[in-house]
Amino acid sequence: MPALSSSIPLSSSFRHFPLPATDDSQSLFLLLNPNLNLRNPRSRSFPLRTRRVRGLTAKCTLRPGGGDEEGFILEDVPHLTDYLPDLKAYSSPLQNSPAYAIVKQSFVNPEDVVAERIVVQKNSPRGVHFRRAGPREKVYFKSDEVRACIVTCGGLCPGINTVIREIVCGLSYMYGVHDIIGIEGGYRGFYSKNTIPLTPKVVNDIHKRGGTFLRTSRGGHDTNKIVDSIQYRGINQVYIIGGDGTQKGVAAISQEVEKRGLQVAVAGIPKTIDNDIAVIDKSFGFDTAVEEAQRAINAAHVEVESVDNGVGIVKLMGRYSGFIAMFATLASRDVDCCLIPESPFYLEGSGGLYEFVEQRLKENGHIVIVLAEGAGQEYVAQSVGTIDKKDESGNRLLLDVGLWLSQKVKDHFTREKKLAINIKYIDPTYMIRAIPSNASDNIYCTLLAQSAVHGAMAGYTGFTVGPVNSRHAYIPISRVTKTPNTVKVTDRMWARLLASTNQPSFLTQDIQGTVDKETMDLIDNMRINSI
Ligand SMILES: Nc1ncnc2c1ncn2[C@@H]1O[C@H](COP(=O)(O)OP(=O)(O)O)[C@@H](O)[C@H]1O
Ligand SMILES: O=P(O)(O)OC[C@H]1O[C@](O)(COP(=O)(O)O)[C@@H](O)[C@@H]1O
Ligand SMILES: [Mg+2]
Repeated sequence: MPALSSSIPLSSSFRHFPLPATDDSQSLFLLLNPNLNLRNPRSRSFPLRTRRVRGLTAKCTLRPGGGDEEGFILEDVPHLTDYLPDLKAYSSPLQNSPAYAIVKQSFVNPEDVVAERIVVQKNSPRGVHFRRAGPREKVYFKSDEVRACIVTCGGLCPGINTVIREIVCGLSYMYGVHDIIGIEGGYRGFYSKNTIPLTPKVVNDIHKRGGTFLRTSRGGHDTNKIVDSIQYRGINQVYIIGGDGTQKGVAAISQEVEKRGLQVAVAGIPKTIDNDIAVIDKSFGFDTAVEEAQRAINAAHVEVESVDNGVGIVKLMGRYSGFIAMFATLASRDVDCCLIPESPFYLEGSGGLYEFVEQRLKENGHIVIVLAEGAGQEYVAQSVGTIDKKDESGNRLLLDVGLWLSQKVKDHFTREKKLAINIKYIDPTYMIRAIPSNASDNIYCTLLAQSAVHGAMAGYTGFTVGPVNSRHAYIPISRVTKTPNTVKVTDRMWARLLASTNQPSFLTQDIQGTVDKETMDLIDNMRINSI
């Protein structure tokens, strides 16, 4: 490990350096000091440069050489040596692992990075990259000195048990780590519950079950108490499986760990049924949930096509992001209309939902509507009174838009149109997440778990692991928690859905104020172009 040759203190919390403002509007990058020769302890070849990212300063590295390498940014994750510079490195036990015996290149080249954007143009700057996940030649823990713990937080998702299983098996079989404990019941389990010893034998079958073997909870994140417990129990690797809220907790824990100068690697594994975590390609369990949603959609379709004027309404999960509804619709072909939080809809008048339902009933005798639970919340609040209730984690509790819509459609057609309709409302919300993961999610979970283990053993900390353009990477937590991933109604995927269902786009009524300005401008443009 080369000594850091800078007098600038390295903060591991994404190593944000306060920078003077630059007046070089051509360049995003600020060179701290060209002669500084401040070297990254892991890459050993990237001189550090920084750039401003939307008002924040993020530590990035810019490759030397200029020319066609100009514009290369590495958004790096913290490492234990950032605040424990004398930490000893060891040869990775993977060197002797039978599993890796015939692999051509067992270890990830320390200079390997993963590009955030792969669709570029000839003159685009090379852009943002993340450190590629995988085994490193040097590790910063002796196997017999590791005491790892695993905790699961937030809502359920298919595949959590597979991730738990593979962290245990990965630590054990790849690195010879045998002291692994489970923290029960989410973050609060750190300070309120006993731990569970985890061995490959204990977790052997758990991937076949839904839910989480370790149980979960919302709320209860008390950073100091959690880190006290980590210290008290002698834990030095922490694997935390959870969504956006959980990942914010990962950042808080790793910052406190650093403050206390502890040699504890803290790894986040992103979990969300809603697929609302930014940067990563897709969250695990999402495919399984979309597949399971097909069963509810099929049921709705079978029901409504067997009766006169059948209206099937299926409510799927998706608090702020309509990915499950969108993908379930695209997969099904039985869905006539998909409603998501990101695309405001309206009921009455030309281009509205009632008109569309009437038209499909006339054409086909039935209609299937899929809606995400977070869609149309403002309407439900208007009719049943605004609620501002939150769960223990601070997430807004939703009103039942499915029941509300069923009632509205029924009232409209029976009272106003004098048309007897047959509503079948199906609410499979928990059914799509309380199941074991399918084969492809199982594979994905295995990769996530093993990448997290390699990262922690290699001394990285305060990171989230996940696929970026199909390659697993170590991603700074702030990047995945800053803005949730939502369906962009201005992207082509939503257009593909509209083209597939031929449903109204609901762009004809004034929806100003309900979508962000950038989207509004695009919608205005579309309106102008379509006149
Ligand atoms: N900003 C935050 N800082 C620290 N912990 C948080 C934060 N937001 C949520 N948490 C904790 O993360 C855990 C899970 O959060 P939650 O929002 O319920 O689920 P998810 O992580 O799946 O989004 C809870 O224990 C909660 O207290
Ligand atoms: O009833 P619970 O457990 O709070 O879960 C309901 C919510 O959890 C979600 O599945 C998302 O949970 P996470 O944020 O934990 O991934 C939402 O779709 C849903 O609104
Ligand atoms: Mg969440």
